[in-house]
Amino acid sequence: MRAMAGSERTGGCGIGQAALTVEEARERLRAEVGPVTTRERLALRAALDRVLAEEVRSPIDVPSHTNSAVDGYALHGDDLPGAGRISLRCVGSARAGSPLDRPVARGECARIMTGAPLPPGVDTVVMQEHVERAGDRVTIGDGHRGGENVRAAGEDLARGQTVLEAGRRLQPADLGLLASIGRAEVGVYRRPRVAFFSTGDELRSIGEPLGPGLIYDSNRYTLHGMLTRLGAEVIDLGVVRDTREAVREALAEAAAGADAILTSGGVSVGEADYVKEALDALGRVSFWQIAMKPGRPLAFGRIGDVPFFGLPGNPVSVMVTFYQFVEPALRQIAGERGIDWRRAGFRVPCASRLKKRAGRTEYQRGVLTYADDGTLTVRATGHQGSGMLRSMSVANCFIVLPAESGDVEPGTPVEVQPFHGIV
Ligand SMILES: Nc1nc2c(c(=O)[nH]1)N[C@H]1C(S)=C(S)[C@@H](COP(=O)(O)OP(=O)(O)OC[C@H]3O[C@@H](n4cnc5c(N)ncnc54)[C@H](O)[C@@H]3O)O[C@H]1N2
Ligand code: MOO
Repeated sequence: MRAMAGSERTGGCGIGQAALTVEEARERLRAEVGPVTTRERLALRAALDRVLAEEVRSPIDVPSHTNSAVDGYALHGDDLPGAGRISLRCVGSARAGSPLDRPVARGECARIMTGAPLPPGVDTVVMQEHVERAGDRVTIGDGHRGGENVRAAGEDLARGQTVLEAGRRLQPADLGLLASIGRAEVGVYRRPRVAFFSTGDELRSIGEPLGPGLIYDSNRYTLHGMLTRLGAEVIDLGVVRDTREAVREALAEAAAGADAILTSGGVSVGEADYVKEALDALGRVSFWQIAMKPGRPLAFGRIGDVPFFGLPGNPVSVMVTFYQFVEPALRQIAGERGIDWRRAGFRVPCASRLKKRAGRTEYQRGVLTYADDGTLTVRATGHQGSGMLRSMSVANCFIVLPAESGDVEPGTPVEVQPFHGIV
């Protein structure tokens, strides 16, 4: 089940028409794709990387009790000496899981361990490294502050507070957060099913002999990797021969069982292009030119209500168009909200001289490293041809050069989008 956002505005520029800017293409996609609506309930561990389909509120305070942040002595803040020292009588001990069941009066203190509930009356904990103990007497000097080293009940999550919003892709910390409120299961959206195939008579699958002019279908594996990382259920339709029947059959099969369809190749102006013909027959599809490099041609539309993305065949173009457009769109289809369509990056000085013609956004492949002086810099991976898949393998970031930019001189700050985050 899928809800379609926006109207049937798949219109755009065909080949020969003005190119869309990256921002325009992004906006169109954002308006066009809607989320899957089918939900399922999963045990917490199984929900990692899945998209939450419900708002989760906390039924309890976390922590459930005011407790100590350190091992030390719990006391009244008013007993702390402004100057000099004070001696308090230690009247008992509180551990995490076994609270002290008697109040602590002025002039008294209690031994307390990290995580133990604060005994009634006291409001301050002094670290044990800062006291002297002799028998039941504890001596404390000055320099302490009333209320120090105390964690308030509910300071992480208050009862009734929203813990996680619907549309959140669950990260390890989120699983822990849900566990901290005692949630065993959560409602998530079904994983989106994404069908894809490669087109091109020059393509051979691994294991087949390579005749003259033939190449192995590498996009199939790159796409498999990118889709799997994204948590999609991958429907791999392999290499589809460039015949009218084969392409129609593959598209119809894909549309019947998928939430999105991806193809690679056959979106430029070449011959033997049955993809376009089949798409026209089965659905509504626009061929876009985007003012970007690599990845200028991109087809987008729908077959029935299933969004279709026709990626250019060049292996680097597949990856760039996937990460800049398809991945955020698939996140939206998966039910995620608050998607970083723009892919926030940061600016660092570029160590290489970059060739760039003004007029389109370029996504060059870069390597972010620390220079000898400890500053972060980026250099280009070298030859930037869109058939050079190795450039993606060697790189750890995109260098994003805006449409208006010309050549980049060494030392100039450029925007980078790192390939990997920490969490
Ligand atoms: N006259 C023009 N020619 C081209 C233009 C143009 O605007 N005018 N654009 C160029 C750009 S940019 C790109 S990108 C490609 C896109 O063309 P297609 O999407 O039609 O892709 P193909 O021609 O089928 O293939 C391009 C290239 O990639 C190789 N390829 C294709 N599929 C795979 C695969 N699954 N695994 C590995 N390699 C693959 C294919 O052999 C070609 O070398 O068009 C330019 N031309
Ligand atoms: O746009 Mo093509 O994708 O540059 O290689």
